[in-house]
Amino acid sequence: MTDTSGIHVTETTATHPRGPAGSPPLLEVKGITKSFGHGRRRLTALDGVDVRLERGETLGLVGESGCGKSTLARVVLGLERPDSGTVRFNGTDPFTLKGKELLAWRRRVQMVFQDPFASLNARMSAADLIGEPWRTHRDIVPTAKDRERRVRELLSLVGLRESDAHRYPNEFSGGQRQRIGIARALALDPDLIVCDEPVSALDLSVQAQVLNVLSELRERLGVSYVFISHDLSVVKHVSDRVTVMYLGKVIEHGRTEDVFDRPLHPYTAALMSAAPTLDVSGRTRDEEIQLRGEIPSPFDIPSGCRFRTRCWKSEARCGDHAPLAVTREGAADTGPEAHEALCHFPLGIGTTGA
Ligand SMILES: Nc1ncnc2c1ncn2[C@@H]1O[C@H](COP(=O)(O)OP(=O)(O)OP(=O)(O)O)[C@@H](O)[C@H]1O
Repeated sequence: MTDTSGIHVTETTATHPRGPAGSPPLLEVKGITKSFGHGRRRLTALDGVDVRLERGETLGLVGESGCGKSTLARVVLGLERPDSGTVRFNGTDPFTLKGKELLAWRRRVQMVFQDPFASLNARMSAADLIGEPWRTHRDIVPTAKDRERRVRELLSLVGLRESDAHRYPNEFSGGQRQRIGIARALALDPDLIVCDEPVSALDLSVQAQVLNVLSELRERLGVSYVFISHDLSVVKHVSDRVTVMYLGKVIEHGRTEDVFDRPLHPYTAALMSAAPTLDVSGRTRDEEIQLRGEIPSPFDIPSGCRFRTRCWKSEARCGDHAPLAVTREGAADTGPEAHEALCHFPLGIGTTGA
């Protein structure tokens, strides 16, 4: 598939290995709130965030800088404890785990970082970098022979050669380094990989190769992704579902085609119209929606609908109270197929009457 950005991404046809009927989603985040102190002031980075990810699927997470994407990722990875709300991974709350159970859970969730240069130690060979997580999780590959074999397998999985095992990061291109980052994330055989801007530091053609590696791994291994990116064309290609965040809140979520083809929230429509390579709902670039003003300070979140200060549809009621969730007509309002937005005046449907 090639889109107007020139990114060519291989389409795969395999079905995603959902769990048995009735089994819990791989990841279910409910009502997560997280605030941080800044001197005497506090800001709410996440405000009642719900996210759900089925096994073998990719969830795209989008929103402008500071909306809380990385904080949410850190909560999902167990690196940041939420103030309230629940995280369930395979039905279990990881924040209740201790000792061996906690260690076993940590294996299941891994991370691919934005900048492969920054996250790889330049003095370690590719084999050492890929195998580093085994120092903590020794039982996975107990012998040196197992480790060598597994490194070879992982290099092959990400499209590198066996001989690359003994090379150092400065001997690889940016795309190859990101492949090493992915192999390292795979070393513990995770169920979920959180990818935070994994291709934004790479050239366009290399981006496509790395995205193809991620997509092939999903089909071959059944791994799921939370995929954070500012680049909506990339998110559109890789995601089954999209969650749009604004100032710490999820303001729209749904299946990728629903959110991209028929955005409900004016903010989503504006984000998409500003993406240089996307043609959203027949709009051309000349019709780009210009958002008013800057994102408000997270210390001073507008009353009512937090997007109202920048929204061209806003009316008095938007400041009076927070909008309720609205569902596009004909779309499910619960479960994995739901398409919902938080808006008093959603696009394409009547007002909420709220
Ligand atoms: N450890 C921290 N201490 C204090 N404030 C924090 C901390 N981590 C995040 N924040 C604040 O929380 C808000 C959300 O930040 P976060 O990094 O999650 O946003 P983001 O959407 O990932 O942004 P970006 O796209 O720039 O990475 C921001 O206002 C940020 O300054």
